[in-house]
Amino acid sequence: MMAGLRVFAPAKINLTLHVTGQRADGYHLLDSLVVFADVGDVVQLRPDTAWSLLVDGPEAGSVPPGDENLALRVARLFPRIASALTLTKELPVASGIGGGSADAAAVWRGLCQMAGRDADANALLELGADIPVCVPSRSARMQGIGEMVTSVDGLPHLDVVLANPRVAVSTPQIFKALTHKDNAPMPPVLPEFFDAAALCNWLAAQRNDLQIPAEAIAPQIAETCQTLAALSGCLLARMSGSGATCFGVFSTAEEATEAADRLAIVQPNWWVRAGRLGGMQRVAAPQAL
Ligand SMILES: C[C@@](CO)(OP(=O)(O)O)[C@H](O)COP(=O)(O)OP(=O)(O)OC[C@H]1O[C@@H](n2ccc(N)nc2=O)[C@H](O)[C@@H]1O
Ligand SMILES: Nc1ncnc2c1ncn2[C@@H]1O[C@H](COP(=O)(O)OP(=O)(O)O)[C@@H](O)[C@H]1O
Repeated sequence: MMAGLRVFAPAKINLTLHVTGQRADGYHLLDSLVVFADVGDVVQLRPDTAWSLLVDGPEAGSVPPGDENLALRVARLFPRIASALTLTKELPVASGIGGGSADAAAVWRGLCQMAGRDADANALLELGADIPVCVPSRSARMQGIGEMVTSVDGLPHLDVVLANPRVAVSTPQIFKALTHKDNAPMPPVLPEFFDAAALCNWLAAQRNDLQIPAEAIAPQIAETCQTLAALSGCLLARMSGSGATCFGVFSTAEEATEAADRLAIVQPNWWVRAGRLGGMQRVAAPQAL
C-alpha cells in the first residue's frame, strides 16, 4: 500500500484584478493575471479507513478545523479514497492569496493522482471561484467568475516580497464595497515581456479594482503597499485578490530577500516573506511520501 502523497499548495497572486461586470446572481466577472509563488501550504494525504484533518504550522490557529475546511470538503468528493489529511498552514487566512483554494486544489491534485484520473477542475467552481486556477497552479489569465482559465506561457519570473499587515479581509465585503462594476478588461492579447522590469512597466498601467474599496475598509493595506514601494529597489507594489496581502516586485532574489529582512525588522507584527512568482509547475505536482 502506498505511504501517501505530499502536495505543495502555492500562494496565488493576482498581478492584476480587473472587475469587468456583475452577473445576475451577484458574482463578479473578472479579468485577472494570476501567478503562483514558491511560498505556500503543504498537504499530506495518507490512505486511512476514514477521513480526518489535522492542521499544524504557524498559521494553523485561524483555520477552520472541521467539515467547513475546503481541503476536507474537496476530499469528500472522493468517497472511495479515505485519507488522513495533514495541512501545514503557512499562509495567513483570508488574505487574498487563495490559501483555502490552494489547499483544496492541492488535495484535488493528490486524490486525482491516487485515483489515476485527470485533475479536471470544473467540478470545484461551486466550492470556490478561485479553485479552478489553483488546480494547475500555473501562470494563467482567469476570466468569467474564475471558471475560464487560460495558461499564460513565457512570463518572466518575479522576485517579490509578500506582506500582510495582519488584518483579515472578507472577500464578499470587498466586492460589495466596489462601486463601479463595469471596469475595462486587460487587452485581449497580452504583450510578451523581455524581463521583470518590462512586465512591471506594463503591470503599472493595469489595476486591482478591489484595492480602493479594500483600502477604505482596511487602511493598513494602503500603508502596506506604500511601505513596500518605499523599499530600495521596489519596481511595483500592489494588493493581491481582495487583500490584505500585498506584493512588492524587485529586480533580483537578493534584493527581495534584503528588503524582506528590513521590512520584518520595522514591522515585526506583519507576515512578511521573500519569494519567487512563476515557474511553479514541477513544485506543485504531488510527491510520494
Ligand atoms: C477575489 C479573488 C480573486 O482571485 O481572490 P481572494 O481575494 O479570495 O484570494 C477570488 O475571485 C475570490 O475567490 P473565492 O475566495 O474562491 O470566492 P468564493 O468563495 O467563490 O466566493 C466568496 C464570495 O466572493 C464574492 N465573489 C467571488 C468571486 C467572484 N468572481 N465574484 C464574487 O462576487 C461573492 O460574494 C462570493 O459569495
Ligand atoms: N484550508 C483553509 N485554509 C484557510 N481558510 C479556509 C480553509 N478552508 C476554509 N477556509 C475559510 O475560507 C475563508 C477564506 O480564506 P482564504 O482562502 O485563506 O482567503 P482568500 O479567499 O482571501 O484567499 C476563511 O475565512 C476560512 O474560514
